[in-house]
Amino acid sequence: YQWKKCQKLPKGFDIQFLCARIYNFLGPTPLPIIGNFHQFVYYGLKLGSAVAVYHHFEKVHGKVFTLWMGLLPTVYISDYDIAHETHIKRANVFSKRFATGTTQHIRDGRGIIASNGEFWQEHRRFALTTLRNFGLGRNIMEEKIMEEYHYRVADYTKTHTKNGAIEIHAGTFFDLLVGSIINQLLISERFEQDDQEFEKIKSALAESLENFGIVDIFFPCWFLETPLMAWRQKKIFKPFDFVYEVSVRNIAKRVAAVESGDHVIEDGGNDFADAYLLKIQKDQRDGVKSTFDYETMAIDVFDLWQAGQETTSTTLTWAFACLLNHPEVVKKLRAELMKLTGGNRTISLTDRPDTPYLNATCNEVQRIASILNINLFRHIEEDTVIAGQPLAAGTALTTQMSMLHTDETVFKNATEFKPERFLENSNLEKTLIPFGIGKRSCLGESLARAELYLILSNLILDFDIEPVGTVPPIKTLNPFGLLRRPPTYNIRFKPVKH
Ligand code: HEM
Repeated sequence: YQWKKCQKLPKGFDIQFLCARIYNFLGPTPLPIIGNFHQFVYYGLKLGSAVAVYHHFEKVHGKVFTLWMGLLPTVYISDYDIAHETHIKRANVFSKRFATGTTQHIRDGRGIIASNGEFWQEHRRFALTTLRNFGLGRNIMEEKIMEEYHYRVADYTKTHTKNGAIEIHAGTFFDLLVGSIINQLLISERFEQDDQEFEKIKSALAESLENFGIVDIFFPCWFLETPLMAWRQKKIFKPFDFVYEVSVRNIAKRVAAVESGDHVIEDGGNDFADAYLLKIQKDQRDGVKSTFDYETMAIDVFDLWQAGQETTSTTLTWAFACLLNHPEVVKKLRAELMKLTGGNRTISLTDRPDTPYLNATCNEVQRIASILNINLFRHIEEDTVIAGQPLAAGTALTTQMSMLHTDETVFKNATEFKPERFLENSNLEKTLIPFGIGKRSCLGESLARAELYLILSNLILDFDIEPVGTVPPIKTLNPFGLLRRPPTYNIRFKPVKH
C-alpha cells in the first residue's frame, strides 16, 4: 500500500514529506489481517458509541484519519472545508459509492443507493425528474404531505382519543404518516393502522437496521452470503428480502392491472410506477439498449421506499423527543406560528422566510438526530491527495456527518438541544449537512425538508404535547448501528382551541 503511494507521488511530494505526514494520516497502528478492529472494539467498550470512538481517533490523529477495517483502509473526514474541497470541488474523484457487503445483496450493482457509473447516473436522473414532475419542490408536494397529515390526525383522533387527547406511540404515528407519503408518490397507496404487511415491513426494517454494523458494510457480499455467516444473514438479509418481496409484488400488481385495462396510464401517469412503466415501453419502442425493466423497477422502488421512509420518520421521532424535553422551545415555536397565522390557517412552505425560529428548530433537530452514526462510504479509484496527505487508490472514504454535527469547536455544548445557536451564528447552517455533500448527496432532500417543516410546525400549531409516562431521554437506542435510532416513547397530542 505504501509502496504504491510512493510510486505515484504527486508533484512536490518527497519521501521525507510523506514520512512526516504518515502517522497523522494513518491513524492508529493497525495489526496484520484485522487492521484496527481491536482498537475499535476496545474504545467502543470504553466510550460507549461509534461517534465517541471516531472523536477519540480525531483528537489523536486529526480531521482526516484512517482506520483499517481488516485489509481495507477507510478514511474519515470530520472537517467541513475538507469535505467541501473533496466532495464538491473534486467531485469526479470522490463520487463513486463504496458498495460491498449487504448493500449489494439484492441490488447487485443496481438501484440508486449502491450503483455507480452510467447506471447510477441514468437511474438517479430518472428518479429525480420523475419525483419533480410529481411535485417534488413544488406546491403539489405540499398538498400531498398535508393531505396525509390531515388524514392521519383525523384517523388517530377516531381511534386513539383518551380524555380529549390523542395518545399514541410516536414512532408508529410518524412511520404511518411518512410511509404513506412516500408510498403515495411511488405507487399511489396509503397504509392503514391495521395493515399487517406494513407492520411486517416496519419490524423487518427495524430489525435489519438495528443490527446493521461495520461487518455488514465492509465484508464482501459473497462472504456474507456463505453458510459461515448464516447467523448474520438471518438478522440482516432476511428482513431486507421481505421488503424487496413486497416491492416485487406491488410492481407485479401494477403491471397486471395495466395489462388487464383496470389501470390506465394517462398524461405521464400518476406516480413513480406509472412513469417507470412508460419509460420501459418507450425504450422498447425505440429499440434502445435499456437498463429499465421490471426487475430494476422493483429495486429502484425498494431503494426509494427504504431511503425515504425510515430516515424521515426517525428524524421526526427525534424531533418530538427533543421538544418533550424542552417546553420552552415549544412555547417560542407556538408564539412564532400564532403570530403568523393567527391560528386561522395551517403553516405552508411559503412561510419559510417568516419562521426563523422554526427553521432554526428544524436545523437543530437534524443536528441532534444525525441519523447516520456511520455515513455511506465513497470508493477512491485513483491515487490522490487530500488535505496535503497522499491517498492510495482502493481506499474507502467518508465525510462523517455525525462527527461534524457534534464538533465542540463548531457546536458548543453539542449534546444540548438549542435552536437559538443557529440564530446567534448564521454561519452554522453551512456546516450542517444531514443530507450528505456532493454528487451522491440525498436525492430526497427537498421532500424530506418539506415533510419535517410541515409536519413539525402544524403539529405544534394544532396540539399541546405531553409525554405519556416519563419524558424520553435524548439518547439513541443503538450507538453502534448504521442508523441512529431514537428513543421509543408514547406522546399525547391535546388539541389547541385557537
Ligand atoms: C430526514 C430525511 C433524510 C435524511 C437525513 C437523508 C440522508 C441521506 C444521506 C446522508 C445520504 C447519503 C449521502 C452521501 O453519500 O453523501 C442519502 C442518500 C440517499 N437518499 Fe436520503 N435522506 C433523507 C430522506 C430521503 C428521502 C425522503 C428520499 C427519497 C425520496 C431519500 C433518498 C435517498 C437516495 C435515493 C439516496 C442515495 C443517493 C445516491 O447514492 O445517489 N432520502 N440520504
